[in-house]
Amino acid sequence: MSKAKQGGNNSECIKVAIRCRPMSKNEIKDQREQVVRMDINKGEVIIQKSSEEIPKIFTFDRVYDQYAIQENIFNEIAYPIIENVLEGYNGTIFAYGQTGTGKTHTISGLPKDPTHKGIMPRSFDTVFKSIECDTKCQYLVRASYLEIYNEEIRDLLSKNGQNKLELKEKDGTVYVKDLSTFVVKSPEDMMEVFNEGTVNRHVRATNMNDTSSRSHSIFTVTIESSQIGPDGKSHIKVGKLNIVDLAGSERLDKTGAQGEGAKEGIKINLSLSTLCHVISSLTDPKCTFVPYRDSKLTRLLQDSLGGNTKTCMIANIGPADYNIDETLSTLRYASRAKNIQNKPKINEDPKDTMIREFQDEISRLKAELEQFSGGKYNLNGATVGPDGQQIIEVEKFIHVENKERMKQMEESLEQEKLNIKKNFEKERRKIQQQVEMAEEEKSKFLEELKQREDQANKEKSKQQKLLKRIKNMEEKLLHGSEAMEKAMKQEQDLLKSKAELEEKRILQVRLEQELKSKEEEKINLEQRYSSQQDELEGKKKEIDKIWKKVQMKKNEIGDLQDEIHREREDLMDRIRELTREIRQKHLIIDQFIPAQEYMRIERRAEWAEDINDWIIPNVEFTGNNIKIQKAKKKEGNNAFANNLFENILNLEESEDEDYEAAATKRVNQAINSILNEEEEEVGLQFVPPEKQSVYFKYTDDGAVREDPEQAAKKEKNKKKRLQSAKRPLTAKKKKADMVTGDLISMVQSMTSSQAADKIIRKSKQVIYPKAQGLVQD
Ligand SMILES: Nc1ncnc2c1ncn2[C@@H]1O[C@H](COP(=O)(O)OP(=O)(O)OP(=O)(O)O)[C@@H](O)[C@H]1O
Repeated sequence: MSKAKQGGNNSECIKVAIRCRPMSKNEIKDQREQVVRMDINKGEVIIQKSSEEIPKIFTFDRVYDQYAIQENIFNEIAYPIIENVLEGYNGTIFAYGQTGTGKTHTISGLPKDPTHKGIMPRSFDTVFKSIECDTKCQYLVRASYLEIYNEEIRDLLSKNGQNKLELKEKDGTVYVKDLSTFVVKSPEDMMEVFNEGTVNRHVRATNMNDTSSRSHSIFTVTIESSQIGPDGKSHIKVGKLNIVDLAGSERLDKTGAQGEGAKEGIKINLSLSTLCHVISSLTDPKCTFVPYRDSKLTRLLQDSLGGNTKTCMIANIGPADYNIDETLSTLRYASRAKNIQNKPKINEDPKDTMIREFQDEISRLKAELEQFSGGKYNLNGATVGPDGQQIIEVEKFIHVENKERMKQMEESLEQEKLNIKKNFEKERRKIQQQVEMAEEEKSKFLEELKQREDQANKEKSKQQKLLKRIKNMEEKLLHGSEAMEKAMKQEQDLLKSKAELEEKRILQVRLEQELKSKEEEKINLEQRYSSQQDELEGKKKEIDKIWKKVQMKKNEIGDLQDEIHREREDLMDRIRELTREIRQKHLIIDQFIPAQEYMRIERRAEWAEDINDWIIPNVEFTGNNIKIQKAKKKEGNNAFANNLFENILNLEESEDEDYEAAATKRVNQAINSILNEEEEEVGLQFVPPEKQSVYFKYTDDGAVREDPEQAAKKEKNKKKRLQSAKRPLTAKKKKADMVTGDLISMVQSMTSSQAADKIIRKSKQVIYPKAQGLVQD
């Protein structure tokens, strides 16, 4: 992938702000030193361990110390981006930093507390307030919420949140297939969506944070707006706001994470290090490749980093000395991120917008309603001029007029329904009163009358339903009201001018400081030394200055070396983990997959770029799958799966046998017997089963005998087992998990996908609990 081009007219740098949280209770209790200082006016973060040490200074667009309030952070950082999103730009706000430094506090805060609510709830309020004061446009707002947990994308708003979703690419844009989105009409709606998703997010207590986010979350608000242009046509703009709360980078020794927690930590660090590589590549002029594809997070943030989005990064840090390495690392990456150039652009009249679909559907429903009522109900807002031409009215009038007209129509339809009832009642009575009419004829007329009445009622109900649908859809399309417009406009202008004023003030302070230091330099240069002694003093001062710089650079080099060392350690951990995984997979392949089948699978496997994984194309049409399916149809057979599992269910742990060997033996026997049955029945061509087992061998006379090597191994295992009289339950559980896990992989690779699904389902319902049960016993 080529690197985003830098420079150009409409390109702009990512805005970077730093926020340092206050000392935590534990840090105060442990009497930790505060090593972070901030100069808010200069936008500087100063890190100094002791007064003897040369301070490390970093400069950013904005810096916020422990006293910063949520409202100011929102107004200065997030508000400008939301304004842009309403104009049709894409915007991203993301929080980055070490675990426990306040990312979630900054992004969500305490949503119900007016002082402590974070960027997210404030953004919801602002979006709808802005819409309320815009009478020119019609808006449709929707929200989605996902998390990336252990490198898998999960929909936080879906009932099947456990389902992994896939990343896809269309017209150069990366999106998540099948992600749920909800149309929302108010900040309360949006908050409900957010709360629902947050409950589903992975959170865990660690030594560093009681509520540590174990996943990266992305909340996306899509705002589609439609406005009638001077050409009389409606023009659509689509802005997308991504609010990203990243999981924090962590050192496993500090978080004390173990088991699942440690695994999560490794994955979190891995995707964050890919994010850092992307940042480094984008800001290194020599680098021509950006590794977006190395993690799901960077693929999803591709447009926000070096793409067409207005992006703001908030880097969170802690103030205490024992986190200094992590703080410096965060500051370094944040400092690099300042140089990433994006090229934001307004998304005008894109294809496939939901607002266009809504508008078209409403028009269609209205036309249908009109047809029904024979032109009596015209809701399209179009009136016929004297020359017979249609005059299109401005949208806001249509809306107001429509609302009133809809209300009238609802009332009139209700009235008409009552009238129908009355009229038919009258007719019915008339028929019944006719004495000269025969009973048979009367009931025929009454039946006809009933049918007519039903028909008329049906039509009215259909019209009412259509009206209800139109009303429902129109309610989702949001408009501003003129009464709100003025008041809101003033409030917005005030906020804007406040933000601009603050920006100008900071700029002025920075320029003044720059000027001062330039003047000092100039004076120094112009200084005429009156004597040799003065010259000596001057030169000494200069040397001191240069020496300080040299020391700073030296320190910097030392820090960088430490960081590289840490990164290398992390990578080594990752390599070790991958090696373990690969070895386990090889073990399964060697033991359960016949060599020929393995080669065949390898030949057929293709790398799928879009899902970043290997696939077997058209696996459902492979020879054996079709044969198996045919055989199953013939037998209506669950027997294949059942038989296999009944055999495996008989697994029992005996005291004098190696558990794993016994399990594997039973699995192999079960599989072999089933495969042999299948082979006879449908002529399957499997490689002889001796290749599938390391414990058993086929002898010349065709009998299955135990392999002497394996018998010796078994004996050794038995001794080991006797030595450790009581094996810990967890070890047994792991083995049970392994056997069921291996079985699933094996079955998947040997049978049709439907058969595999069935077997896996069965394994989850029956075998797994049984295996766990064995362990508990
Ligand atoms: N600026 C702040 N003012 C007051 N309390 C804060 C601030 N920042 C963070 N905290 C508190 O510190 C704790 C950790 O914060 P938070 O959960 O937001 O960290 P995080 O960076 O999201 O951590 P993780 O990466 O583990 O999810 C919380 O109890 C939070 O309330």
